[in-house]
Amino acid sequence: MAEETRQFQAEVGKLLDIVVHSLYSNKEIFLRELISNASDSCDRLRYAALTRPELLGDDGTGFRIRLIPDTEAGTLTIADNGLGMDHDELIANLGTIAKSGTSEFLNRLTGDARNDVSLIGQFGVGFYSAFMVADRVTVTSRKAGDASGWCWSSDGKGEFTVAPAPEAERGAAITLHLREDSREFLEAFRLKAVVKRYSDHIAIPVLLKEADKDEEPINSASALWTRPKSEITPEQYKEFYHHVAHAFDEPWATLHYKAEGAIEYTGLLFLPSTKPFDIFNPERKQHVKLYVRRVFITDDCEELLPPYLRFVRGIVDSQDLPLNVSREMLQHNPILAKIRTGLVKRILGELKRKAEAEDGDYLTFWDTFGAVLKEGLYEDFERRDDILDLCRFRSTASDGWVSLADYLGRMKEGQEAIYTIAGDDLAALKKSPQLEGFAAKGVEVLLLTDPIDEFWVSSVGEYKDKQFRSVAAAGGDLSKVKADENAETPKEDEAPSDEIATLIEAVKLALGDKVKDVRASERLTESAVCLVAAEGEMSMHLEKLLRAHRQVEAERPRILELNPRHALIKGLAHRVKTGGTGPLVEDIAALLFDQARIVEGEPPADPAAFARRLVAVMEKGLGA
Ligand SMILES: Nc1ncnc2c1ncn2[C@@H]1O[C@H](COP(=O)(O)OP(=O)(O)OP(=O)(O)O)[C@@H](O)[C@H]1O
Repeated sequence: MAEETRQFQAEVGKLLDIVVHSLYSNKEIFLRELISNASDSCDRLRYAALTRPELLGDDGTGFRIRLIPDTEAGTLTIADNGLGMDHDELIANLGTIAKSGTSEFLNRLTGDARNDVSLIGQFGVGFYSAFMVADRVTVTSRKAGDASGWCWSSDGKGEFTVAPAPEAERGAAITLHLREDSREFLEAFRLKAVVKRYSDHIAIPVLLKEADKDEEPINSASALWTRPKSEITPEQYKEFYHHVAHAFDEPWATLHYKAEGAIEYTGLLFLPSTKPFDIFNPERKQHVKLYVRRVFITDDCEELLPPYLRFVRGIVDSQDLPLNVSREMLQHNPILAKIRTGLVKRILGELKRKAEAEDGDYLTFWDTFGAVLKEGLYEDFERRDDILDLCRFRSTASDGWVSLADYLGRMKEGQEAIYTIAGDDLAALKKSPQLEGFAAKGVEVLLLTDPIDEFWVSSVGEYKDKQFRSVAAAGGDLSKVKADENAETPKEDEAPSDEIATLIEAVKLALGDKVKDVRASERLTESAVCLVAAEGEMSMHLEKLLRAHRQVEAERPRILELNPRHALIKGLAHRVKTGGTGPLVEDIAALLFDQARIVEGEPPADPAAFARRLVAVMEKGLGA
């Protein structure tokens, strides 16, 4: 096959542009990225060869990564003898970005965000970072087990070529034609310093040949997690985290421990400090890599951690699993199940320790990953109480975060439940009419704004014998709560009950099957009306979420509550009682209903009719 020319996928073009123009201040990281890829590739071959030793061919298992500077040609080559790539893999891996969510992520990277290394770091520029220092990159690769190889080449400007390379050695050799201003990466001392800083922990030797000397390793070449904790610096942990997680940020927490006893394994786990851009991807894959006695097995082992801990990065190295463990063997494996239990316990234990420190540090974690951890509330029944203890909420009692223990400590006399309200937006929730009666009695309400909240609240049911109850379905509870002495009590001057009863009938008639019922409200103090769910029915917010995902079709009619203490309702009730109904009363009833919908974040049922009625009522008000 002759040389073929191909176009980069549009996303790659965008990424290359960002890499070259924005990450320039930190260009030495290209070496970390390429060594990291080379090491991953050796790991993968080592594992594949456990069951298919013929893949190793004559090259054997002496895995190594060579750095070959060529001062005359102005090139630096990073050559590994790992798994390599065949023709199609070169095209797919170095010409496209397969990660879902890439497009949206890159589109967000405009303006100032382009210079935000940590933001780009969430994404991981990987191989493409080579173009920070090179104006041409060639990759010569022979896949282990194949007879001959391929050469990929590009100047990073929209196109690349692929041509046969019959002489290629097993693995991949990445040759960087260094830009004039990046010639420093031909100097041995510079390469050594960068490798020491970023790649010392790589378990495979990184070799460099200096003039007149034999080729020598320039890294420690022992797996970091096997070294004693006391000998590992925070810097080294951080760099290892960058390598395993393909991240740029600081780890928020690092857990390094050896489990001994019935099951032996080492865990080196990191909790990131920034949210990965794809954390809410539907796949919900966990990201801890599995090793067996220092041999990499897989980075795709679902059984290792539950999805609600998918923000955790790092490695687990088992002593007990067999080296030739296959994907099938990993499913329902009792050893793995025990490791998983141990890991979950450790991670939640560390979070508990941090939460109890109450120094505010935990809240930064919660703000970043709380919404993910909460998925555990309905997925991990056994750990539910531990996770509830770790949860923090926005609440009507303060602007900060509160725990459920804080909440229980502030419950009012006669209050039987933990009250919640769910919606999309914190500011809008705080102003919800549903909260008025609770505020008047000084009852705290938790403000839930994560989409996940609606789901766990209904499945968890209670915390320390106190039920979670949505305020939208719990107006009646308020009568049991003793009001604070100084709390604002609802005004006593309600409309006479016979007038209210007549008004309710008139509104029911006017609205028909748009509402399930109309009744006088216990909860409203300021607003004239609100819409609520019937006891046991799904909240309006949940229904909206489900409708967005087409899980439910039609809207369900709700209960419209009228505030008998509100001047408008009183006036209207009096008018209906004395003068009967008519078009004006019908218009007002429809407007009140639409207004209640708007406050709930729903549009009026019929916007044109809403506008017409509003104009009619305003004209009346002006005496027009
Ligand atoms: N030296 C190599 N040997 C074999 N395959 C490689 C090598 N370098 C890169 N690849 C392949 O190319 C793919 C893309 O590499 P790239 O560095 O861009 O992304 P990544 O390593 O998957 O993730 P990240 O973008 O987070 O770094 C890799 O997943 C791997 O399959």
